Amino acid sequence: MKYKVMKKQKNSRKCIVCGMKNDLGLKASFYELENGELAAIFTPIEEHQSYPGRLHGGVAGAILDETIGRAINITDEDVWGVTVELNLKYHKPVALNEQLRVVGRITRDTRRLFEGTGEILLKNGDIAVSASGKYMKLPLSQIADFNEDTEEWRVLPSDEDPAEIEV
Ligand SMILES: CCCCC/C=C\C/C=C\C/C=C\C/C=C\CCCC(=O)SCCNC(=O)CCNC(=O)[C@H](O)C(C)(C)COP(=O)(O)OP(=O)(O)OC[C@H]1O[C@@H](n2cnc3c(N)ncnc32)[C@H](O)[C@@H]1OP(=O)(O)O
Repeated sequence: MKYKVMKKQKNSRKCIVCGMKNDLGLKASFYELENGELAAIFTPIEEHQSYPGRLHGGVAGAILDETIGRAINITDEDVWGVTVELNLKYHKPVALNEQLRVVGRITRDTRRLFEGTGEILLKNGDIAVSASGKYMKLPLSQIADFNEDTEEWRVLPSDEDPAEIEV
C-alpha cells in the first residue's frame, strides 16, 4: 500500500546510518507515514558489501535498528532509546546500488522500554530482512554529550523527498 509522507525526520553529522557527513555511511532519510509507520530510504554502496554485490548483514541490521528506534519519535519527538536487543532474519540477499525501502513500527511502549519490528523491502515488495528490537528509554544526557548544532541534527529537505511511499 502507498502511504502519504507526513513528516521528514532529522539527519545527523556522523551517525553510520543517518550522518550526512559520514562518507562510508548509509545517509538514510526517514519519513513518518500516515499509517503511523516510519519508512527509511537509502541506497547501499560497494563499501556496504559482505560478499561482492551483497549487502552486509550487519549493515542491514544497522538500518533496521535505527528505523525501529526512530519509529518511537512519530508519537513523541523527545523520547530517546538505546538498543538492548535486536533479532534479525535474513530471507533474501540484498543487492547494492539500488534504492531500498525499510519500514518500522512500535509494537510495545512502556515507561522504561519500547519494542518494535521492521523490514527491508526489495523493489518488488518482497521482504529481504526482518527484525524485532527492544530499546531502553534514556534521557539524552545519559546517552552522550550531544549538541544539536555541532551534530547538525536537523531536517534536510531535498527535491528527492517522496510525497508517498509504498510499504
Ligand atoms: C540533540 C542532538 C542529537 C544528535 C543525534 C545524533 C545522532 C543520532 C543518531 C540516531 C538517532 C535517532 C534514533 C536512534 C534510535 C536507535 C538507533 C540505534 C541506537 C543504538 O545503536 S544504541 C547503541 C547500542 N546499545 C547500547 O549501547 C546499550 C548498551 N547498554 C547499556 O547502556 C545498559 O545496558 C543500559 C543503560 C541499557 C541498562 O543499564 P543499567 O545499568 O541501567 O542496567 P541494569 O542492569 O541496572 O538494568 C536496568 C533494567 O533494565 C533491564 N534490562 C537491561 N538490559 C536489558 C535487556 N537487554 N533486555 C531487557 N531488559 C533489560 C534490567 O532487567 C533492569 O530491569 P529491572 O530494574 O526491572 O530489573
